[in-house]
Amino acid sequence: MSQPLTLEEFEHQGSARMPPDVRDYIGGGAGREQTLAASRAAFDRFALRPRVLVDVRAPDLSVRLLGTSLAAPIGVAPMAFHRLVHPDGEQATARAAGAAGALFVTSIFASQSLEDIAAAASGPLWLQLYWLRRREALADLAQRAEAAGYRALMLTVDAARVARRLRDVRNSFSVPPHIRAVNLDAALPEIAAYGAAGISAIEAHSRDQFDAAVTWRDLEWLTSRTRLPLVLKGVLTAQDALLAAEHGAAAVVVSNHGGRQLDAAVPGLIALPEITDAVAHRIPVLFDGGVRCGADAAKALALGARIVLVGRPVLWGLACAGRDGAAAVLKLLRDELEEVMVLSGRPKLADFGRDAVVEL
Ligand SMILES: Cc1cc2nc3c(=O)[nH]c(=O)nc-3n(C[C@H](O)[C@H](O)[C@H](O)COP(=O)(O)O)c2cc1C
Ligand SMILES: CC(C)CC(=O)C(=O)O
Repeated sequence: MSQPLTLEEFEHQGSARMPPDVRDYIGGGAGREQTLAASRAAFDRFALRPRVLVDVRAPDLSVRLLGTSLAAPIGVAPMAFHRLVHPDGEQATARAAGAAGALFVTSIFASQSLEDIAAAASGPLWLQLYWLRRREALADLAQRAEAAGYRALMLTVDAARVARRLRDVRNSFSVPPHIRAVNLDAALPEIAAYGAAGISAIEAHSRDQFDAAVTWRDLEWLTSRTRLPLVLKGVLTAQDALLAAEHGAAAVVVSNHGGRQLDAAVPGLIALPEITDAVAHRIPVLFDGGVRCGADAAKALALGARIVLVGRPVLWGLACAGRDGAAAVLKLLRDELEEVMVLSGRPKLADFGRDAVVEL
């Protein structure tokens, strides 16, 4: 098979290696998948505005975020169970992120221990959490993360429970018993224990285990139990971004969870300007959802994102060739962004302001 030249080619090759139900779980979205499609389409609503006769010999992709230096404004979004697509799992992905100078965000549903992931990683790590009804487990995880060298916690706030994802319902999708959320072992029943015909075990598990009563007032409970900065993922309105800043969030991630939670929710790229207008002068704004090439990343940066996170493409690369495949995906995205910077006469990330894009 030829070396993929685009992230879409990685999708083609990586997805072909997955069992059909895993391919559906990873590729799919919530409900009628309107948000999944609209979030990709939103990138076509913007075009880049190139400047000319600029010295672009030394494009600089480096960025600082919450005290951490990254070689590129790219991170791996938190995703559950990397061992679904490759036995080397999160350790391989974390190594790939380090090689690319990208941030790696470990999911609370990682299939390897956060300590083992940290031991393998060569770059900065954050830990993502869902608010579990057994909230003491969150304080334990926060302490373990701190001890293992993680630099921030990312609380996902768009999932009072996991959405009804029709592909997973049709497949009666469950996580195979040999792949487990090892970091939660002692705290929660396995997702596999919820497996039954005609339902998604992940959805059923979340209805039982996620805390649907959590509000802004509860955030202090978590922040008082850790020294790590708290980042809120899944913000889609200026109002909530302001509330996040007021409640001490260190950053927000503009995200609709890759179209996997509220279907018909606004595409992240459309929500991004109102959010950066509201809070980017106070806290960094991150972005994820549908980034598939360097130009997509550049558009999100122009609309105010400090860095972009990528989800599914990293799993396509991991499925293709483990660490090397995930690293190739991140390098391709980084190299494409560098080319955009050179050819659009914007050699610094600071050159990507609103004037770098035009709405069509
Ligand atoms: C297979 C899969 C698992 C995911 N697991 C999590 C998770 O455990 N926690 C979380 O906050 N987001 C999770 N997400 C959402 C991603 O963090 C991210 O928001 C989304 O995938 C970004 O969109 P993209 O895949 O189009 O790049 C998951 C996404 C996928 C595809
Ligand atoms: C285990 C799930 C809750 C992970 C997730 O967030 C997702 O599949 O989108």
